[in-house]
Amino acid sequence: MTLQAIKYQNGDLEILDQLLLPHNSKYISIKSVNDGWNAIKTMQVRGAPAIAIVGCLSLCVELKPQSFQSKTALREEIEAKLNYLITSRPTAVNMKLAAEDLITLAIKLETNNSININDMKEKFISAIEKMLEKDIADNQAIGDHGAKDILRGFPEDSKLRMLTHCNTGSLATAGYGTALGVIRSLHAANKLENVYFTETRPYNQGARLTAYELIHDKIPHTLVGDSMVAALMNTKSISAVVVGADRVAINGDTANKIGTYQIAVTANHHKVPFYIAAPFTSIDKKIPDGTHIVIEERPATEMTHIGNLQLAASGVNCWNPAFDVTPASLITGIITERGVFRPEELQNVVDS
Ligand SMILES: CSC[C@H]1O[C@H](OP(=O)(O)O)[C@H](O)[C@@H]1O
Repeated sequence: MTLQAIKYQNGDLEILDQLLLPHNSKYISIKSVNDGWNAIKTMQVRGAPAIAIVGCLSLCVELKPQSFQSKTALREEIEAKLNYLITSRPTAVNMKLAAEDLITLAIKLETNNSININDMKEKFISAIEKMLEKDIADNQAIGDHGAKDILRGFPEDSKLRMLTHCNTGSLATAGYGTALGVIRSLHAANKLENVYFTETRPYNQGARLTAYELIHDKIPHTLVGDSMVAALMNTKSISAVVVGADRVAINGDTANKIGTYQIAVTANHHKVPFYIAAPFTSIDKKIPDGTHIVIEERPATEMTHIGNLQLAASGVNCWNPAFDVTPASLITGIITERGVFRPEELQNVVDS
């Protein structure tokens, strides 16, 4: 049984509280859009695809028992709630793109005179519920495309030593994962010697979440400190790096967890292929390059403390950007559910 960050059944939504992992595995109920917004803001649920799915499903939970005076009233409520959910975290684009698509759908249903208000609500909720299965299918395609493309650079009988950063697995998506999906596909094909993964300070997505997933799936692994990446590449002959994405600009510049950029620079220095793994729901075709991506800054307490344990001296000044931008020039390939593309190919692929 694979790990499930999100449990949804006919209007009931629960999420695994990722702030408590790996020591406690506790599901919490999401009963409203406010609950969804708070769970995303506090990072009880995180990961670009999972943020969009939980945000949208929290709207399903809220809409299901409600009745509305008119289709216009229903569309207005949908629009207001989705625009509120977008404000929970600014860097990942998935929630924004899902909101745009769903508002377009709501307007289409509102103006379709052949369907009544109950049909409109049912069709709208069903469209959101389909996001779960689609994300899992996309991730399995990403995993297989990525494994195949990375292996092309190695002899037939190779087993790879991979490096990844942060958490991009079943705890960041509806299941299987993006970059960790590529690792899972390599492992399933018996082509993975080992995956090295970083702690990913300060939220420790690697040490807490990726470790939890790799141990659960019995995938060969080694945890390393964020500051060890250059020494690792210099001594362990890393085959390739694969990481996730929160927002990919149309030129291929990519925002991902803080620390990704310096891994890309180090990989470039050591001539290690560097891949981004992300579904098309993470590609923002409206922004030309990475300079337009808003980088979320998180509270200093997330650096100075681990849970309730204070690490840093009281009164210390902090800078805590949650993401950085890796320029397309450092990216070998962008692994998507439709295939693997060089950054410069993205514009044509997105438009096709
Ligand atoms: C497939 S998850 C993508 C992305 O989201 C994570 O950020 P966070 O844990 O702050 O939500 C990380 O950047 C992953 O690479």
